[in-house]
Amino acid sequence: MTTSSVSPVTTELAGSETGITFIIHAGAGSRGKHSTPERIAQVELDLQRALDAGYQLLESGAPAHEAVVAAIHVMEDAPEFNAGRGAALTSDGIAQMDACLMTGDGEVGAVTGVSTVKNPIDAARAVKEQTKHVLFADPTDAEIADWGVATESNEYFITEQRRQSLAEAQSGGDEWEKHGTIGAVARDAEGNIAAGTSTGGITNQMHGRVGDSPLPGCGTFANQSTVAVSCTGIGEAFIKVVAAHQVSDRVRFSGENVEDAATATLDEVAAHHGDGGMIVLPAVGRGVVAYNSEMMNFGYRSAQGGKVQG
Ligand SMILES: NC(=O)C[C@H](N)C(=O)O
Repeated sequence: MTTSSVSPVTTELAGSETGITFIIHAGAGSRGKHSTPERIAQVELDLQRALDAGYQLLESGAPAHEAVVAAIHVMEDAPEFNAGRGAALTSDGIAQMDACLMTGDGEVGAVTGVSTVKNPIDAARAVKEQTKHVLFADPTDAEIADWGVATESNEYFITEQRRQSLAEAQSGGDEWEKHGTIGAVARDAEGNIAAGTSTGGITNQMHGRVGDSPLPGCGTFANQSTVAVSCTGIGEAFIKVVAAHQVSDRVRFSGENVEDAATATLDEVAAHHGDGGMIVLPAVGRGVVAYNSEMMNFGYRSAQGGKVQG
């Protein structure tokens, strides 16, 4: 697996330390030969739609996790991103998707290896809210029906672009779309925080491989006394350093500010040959976007304004 990790770029986002704040990402990686101005413009449009969907909910007083779910929905439905429709394909050519939703009170739900749930974040939410469990691997049709989430055939998720990406990866080319995972972190009017992540994993991953995204503490984490985090990148490295939880622990026990905590954690990810990025939002304080890859797709908004970057 090739990586192009560079020194982390860590940016504290404009905004105030309290009040509603919303940050989303749609993956980090390298632009690669398939990146065109049209595709970048489409990514920015989709990011803006997702940002608006979540932020409007926060403005109307909705809890943080609802904004997270709403934005992830928009991005799962957008074929440009590696989640829901447009998910990266496994080595046997199917979409096997993961998602996780966690609130600052420690409640969390996740799914891995789902292949028919239209919006995997809905299944993660159902696990969190409707079961006494945390993580389901490849849930049965009956379980999915019970959760009341919409389904599609696996064909629905597979786009021509991802087929081409898989073919290129299998013929020894660069795994050019290994990234593109999506996620969101939110702080609502009550000051509660939440995080969510959804992904198709990595192009050409082995059947059954699980990345960091659905694992609480690895790709997704929220703790009301510290931060909400959603990661993207080479999942194996993020799992090895328990990346999202590590950011939380650094803030909590090492007294590091959020920027330093994110940077130091990405340095550890790089030491395990991983690249990628993360969005981090503290319960009190400004949000941060950090990545050690060439670029990262993200957007943020607070009462002070915001922006998207594709
Ligand atoms: N695209 C990604 O960010 C991949 C995800 N982190 C995984 O390893 O499954």
